[in-house]
Amino acid sequence: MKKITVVGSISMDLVTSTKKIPEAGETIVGQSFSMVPGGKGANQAVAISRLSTEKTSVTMLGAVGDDTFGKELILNLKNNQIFCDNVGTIPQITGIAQITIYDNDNRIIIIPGANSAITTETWTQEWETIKESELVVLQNEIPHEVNLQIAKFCKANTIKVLYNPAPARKTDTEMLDFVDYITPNEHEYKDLFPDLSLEDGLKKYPNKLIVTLGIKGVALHDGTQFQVIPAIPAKAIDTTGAGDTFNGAFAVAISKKLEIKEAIKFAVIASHLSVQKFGAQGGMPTLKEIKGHENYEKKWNLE
Ligand SMILES: Nc1ncnc2c1ncn2[C@@H]1O[C@H](COP(=O)(O)OP(=O)(O)OP(=O)(O)O)[C@@H](O)[C@H]1O
Ligand SMILES: [K+]
Repeated sequence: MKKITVVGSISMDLVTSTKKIPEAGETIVGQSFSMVPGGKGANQAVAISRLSTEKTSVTMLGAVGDDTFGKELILNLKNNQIFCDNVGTIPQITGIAQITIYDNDNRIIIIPGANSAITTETWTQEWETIKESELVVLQNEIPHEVNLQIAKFCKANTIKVLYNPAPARKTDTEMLDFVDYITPNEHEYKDLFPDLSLEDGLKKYPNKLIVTLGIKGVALHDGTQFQVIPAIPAKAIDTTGAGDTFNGAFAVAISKKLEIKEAIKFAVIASHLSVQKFGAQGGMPTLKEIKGHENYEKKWNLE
């Protein structure tokens, strides 16, 4: 069976909320603390799995550290029906994101740990997995060299690549020739193409560059014209994971052979549903939930 493979980060989000930010040398008592599985790679794999009809049709490649977070995160992937036998455990710490919620805003410190130690040097089965994939999904929380190698391999083997250049890196443009879809948000777009207006950049990469604009929707050039596919307004509770949900849903729709604009519309419904629930993975909808939405189109036939 053809599958989607996600190669990317697997991290634990350590979320603290506080009414005060301590000064240097000060200790304060905060409001609450929780640990939630995260990492853009793992998040997108979960988004894909929730929308898949077959079990373990998504494979995760990446690495965790030899610690308790690593074990928990692998368990979380398995609980989400993600095939993760080839996720490596390496003598490192597992990646973490320390998130402080203060005054309705996030302050985030990321320690990439094992995510930044991923190397393809030891890969054998991993290349086979990629070779058997229909679509490979990449983000920017693992080393650029790894992404580039994978993208080149996929190009040589005519495997489609969806590349979500988040967070932005200076080297991102090196990926452009080797990927089929690239999905920056507005800010990442500006980092990618500082000298090009949105319309000009999209025109240069028709049906390939897809820019998510938050509540304003999603922009692309379809070869004929510039278009914005509107977002669906929602009573947003927590927009964390909107982008990951968008990418995961888009990947599923593309792998089911939906035309690009239809795939975007499907992903817009998914991300609209995701912002109405807490957490990145916590808010990711199932296929059933999307099918229950009034904007779902029967012709999509995503079974
Ligand atoms: N408040 C919202 N209401 C409805 N839909 C939203 C909202 N925010 C985001 N979306 C949907 O999610 C898509 C992706 O959002 P956005 O462009 O903010 O990505 P992002 O910056 O990668 O997200 P994040 O980093 O928060 O996960 C948007 O194109 C839109 O369709
Ligand atoms: K959410």
